[in-house]
Amino acid sequence: MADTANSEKKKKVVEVFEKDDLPVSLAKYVADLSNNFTQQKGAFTVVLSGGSLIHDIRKLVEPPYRDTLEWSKWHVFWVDERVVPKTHEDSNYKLAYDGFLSKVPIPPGNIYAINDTLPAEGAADDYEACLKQLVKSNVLPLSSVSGFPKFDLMLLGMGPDCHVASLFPGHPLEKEDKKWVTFIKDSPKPPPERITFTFPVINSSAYIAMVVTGAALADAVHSALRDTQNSNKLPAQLVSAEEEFKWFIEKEAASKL
Ligand SMILES: O=C1O[C@H](COP(=O)(O)O)[C@@H](O)[C@H](O)[C@H]1O
Repeated sequence: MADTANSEKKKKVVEVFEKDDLPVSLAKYVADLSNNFTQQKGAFTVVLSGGSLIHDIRKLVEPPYRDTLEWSKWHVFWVDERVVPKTHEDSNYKLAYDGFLSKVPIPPGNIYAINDTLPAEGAADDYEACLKQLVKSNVLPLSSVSGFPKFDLMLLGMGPDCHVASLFPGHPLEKEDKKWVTFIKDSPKPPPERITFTFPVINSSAYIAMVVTGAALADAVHSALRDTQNSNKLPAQLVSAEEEFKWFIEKEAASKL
């Protein structure tokens, strides 16, 4: 079921998939963008989330994509990270490395993990400085619309409270509009200390895939997509993209739409 949203929000697409079809379609979506961007500009900047997302992109490490994508042109970032060592079970880097990055030939120098020797504030500043350096070296353009860095693709997940990245409902970080990367020390979901991209950076992406699986997220999907009149927007409702914002929703998670 594809529901290309109407005039005002042309760039938002909601699609519901059978359980086994979602990872197949998601891998094709990522692969097509990878091919387009690497042909156009010789690079593909991709931002990963933690959580269930890494399992959802599992088809990318299988044939045909494993052997055909231009992995050497990929540059990989994290939309958020927990302030723990990279070897820790809570690390989004570890999750991505074990399930994805260790299985495809992306040059290690193109994988931008957070500095796990720094406390939260320092790690956020350090990651922002890393992005600024990549802007200077022309790996990362700035959006002509917002002036914030413009990634080619962000792969996002959503929590049961509709949080995205480490931007939680009602938390003041939702309103951060100057920093590129910020930190939280009181995350309602453990672990409490994290760094996260801010909404202006997320919303400057060319493409965003929001991937939601599992019956446990049915209420959250309903809130994010149907409770739209409330003036206090939920984090997932604050997401937009410059080219296309596409929801990949598993049928079970879409049961209350
Ligand atoms: O804590 C986090 O949660 C969100 C959502 O995770 P999910 O398991 O419900 O998909 C995730 O996108 C984020 O990167 C992570 O740090």
